[in-house]
Amino acid sequence: MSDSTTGLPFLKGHGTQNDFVIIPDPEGRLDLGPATVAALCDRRAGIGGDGLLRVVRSAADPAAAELADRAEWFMDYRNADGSIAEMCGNGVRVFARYLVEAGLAKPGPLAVATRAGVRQVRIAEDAADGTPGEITVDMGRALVPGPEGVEVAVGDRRWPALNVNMGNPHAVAFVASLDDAGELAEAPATSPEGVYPQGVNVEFVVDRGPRHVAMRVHERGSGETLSCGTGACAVAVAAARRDGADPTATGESVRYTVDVLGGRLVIEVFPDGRVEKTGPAVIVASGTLDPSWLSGLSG
Ligand SMILES: N[C@@H](CCC[C@H](N)C(=O)O)C(=O)O
Repeated sequence: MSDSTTGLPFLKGHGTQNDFVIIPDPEGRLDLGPATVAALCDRRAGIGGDGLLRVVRSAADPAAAELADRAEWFMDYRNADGSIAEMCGNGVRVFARYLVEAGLAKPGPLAVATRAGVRQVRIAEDAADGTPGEITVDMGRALVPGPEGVEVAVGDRRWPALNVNMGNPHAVAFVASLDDAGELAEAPATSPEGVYPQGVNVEFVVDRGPRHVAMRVHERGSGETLSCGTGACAVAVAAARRDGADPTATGESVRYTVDVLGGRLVIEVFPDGRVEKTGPAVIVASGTLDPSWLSGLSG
């Protein structure tokens, strides 16, 4: 990476305990390769995180330059293994929280560029007691591209699943118990072969009550995490279809509470297929990376 002789500032944040290393790079001077990202996200030898958010002006990054007239800031998201993903629903709230705390944005509406396009974010004011306001994100339109007959499997157990795309790919399976998926030490298998050529995030879902579900997730590139924002949206879309409440068919929007292992998200699905997600985002620490450690990293 380019900045190996001076300490590099970083922050740590989470959204429903989906946690991220945040690297401010407003002018786009850093070249974070996969090995460097993986080292930063390593929970023992690095800072630790499910992923990394590089905060860069859209105009300063070729991946987002064409969005610069619609969104000043680009969320350059990477998974813990260093791979690139199109979108991170919890990450975009944490990204917005960072911008506000750094004085780079104000509470209220904010447009954020991502690899899945521009996402409109609303940051609520903090409460009088200082509790940070929740953050709502327009996650764009959910796609349910098929095919029929998708299945996910863990060991010798298999479940039918719905293929939902929230900018990134998901397979949503309803199960009898969240324990059914076992330890989720490895990525669940999916079929038919080739349905997810770029890999997939897999959600296991149980009912908690009317329009209320709970989920576990195995994330592509990060393993099991305590929350996945795009995953919670995919789950709400799948639950609405299963419940005969698909807003694209009924014309009525529907709201689901989705419990994740690290907290709670509220998801609203609209008749045009758009999905909004509301939840918390917290910055927990900031510091400087040791220059000698940084310069020892390759790639
Ligand atoms: N945790 C994220 C999703 C991050 C990307 C995912 N692992 C992928 O590879 O698609 C979220 O909150 O949405």
